[in-house]
Amino acid sequence: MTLLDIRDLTIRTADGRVLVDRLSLTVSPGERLGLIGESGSGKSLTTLAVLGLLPEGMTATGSVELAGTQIVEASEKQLNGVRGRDAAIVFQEPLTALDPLMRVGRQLAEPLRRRRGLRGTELKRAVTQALEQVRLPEPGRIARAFPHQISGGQRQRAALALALACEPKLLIADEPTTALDVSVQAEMLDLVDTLVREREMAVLFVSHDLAVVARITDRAVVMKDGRAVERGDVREIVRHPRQEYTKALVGSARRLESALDVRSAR
Ligand SMILES: Nc1ncnc2c1ncn2[C@@H]1O[C@H](COP(=O)(O)OP(=O)(O)OP(=O)(O)O)[C@@H](O)[C@H]1O
Repeated sequence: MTLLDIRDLTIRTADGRVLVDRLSLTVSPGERLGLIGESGSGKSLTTLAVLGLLPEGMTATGSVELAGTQIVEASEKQLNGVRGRDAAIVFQEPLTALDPLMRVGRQLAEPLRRRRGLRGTELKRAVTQALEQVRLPEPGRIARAFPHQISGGQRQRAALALALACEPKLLIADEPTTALDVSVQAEMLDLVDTLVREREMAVLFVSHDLAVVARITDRAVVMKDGRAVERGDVREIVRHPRQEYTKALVGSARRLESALDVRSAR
């Protein structure tokens, strides 16, 4: 069974410009797929289309089937049922998902209450656990804090906790480490890796950085100008890139060797 089945997805602006061009890809339950490409290649729009979150005025055609629901042309009601439960997204900038005016604990409580029906002390305990599972120290303090009162790395962990709160079948991570300091990036990647492994969750991991994708995923699709130009086993792509474009991505990949070392040591 396929969890995410994208077929011939085309995304256009209101004036008809094609930004994603007949893209097809699949993700099976528990599988990890990387989406690689330089800035502007259409990666983010593809992930937004999976949750029916395309910017106003843009249209998607083709088919995006997520856990049996057709997302293209789905109603807001259908989309609300899917978001969080079938797939959840972590963005590059955690404040895209976190409300800056609401305490972190309250934000986490909302999906736990709505989806898991938790109340009172049970709900409080679940919020603490959600913060602990993303290895946040002092979960009590973080729960009471507003997003601006914690560090960038802690905010991204809180956003990850929020995405995981409803135990989605698919975690979409769109450059989740790009905005973080290099030292914090590695910790964040390890955390995503561990958490999705423990939960046997599928991952669609988006990055312009092949080294990062190689560390997290098994298979990858390379995007250029809205199209898939290469795909396959991520290590094979790294070792034997076929297209000039992919060769350039491999050439610019940071920490490539160490990323592969980490994988082969597993
Ligand atoms: N709201 C929008 N209106 C018009 N064009 C847009 C909009 N959002 C994105 N685009 C254009 O769509 C194309 C694909 O953008 P997208 O954000 O998907 O790329 P990306 O590969 O994720 O790059 P990045 O890593 O920089 O986000 C780009 O040419 C971008 O300029």
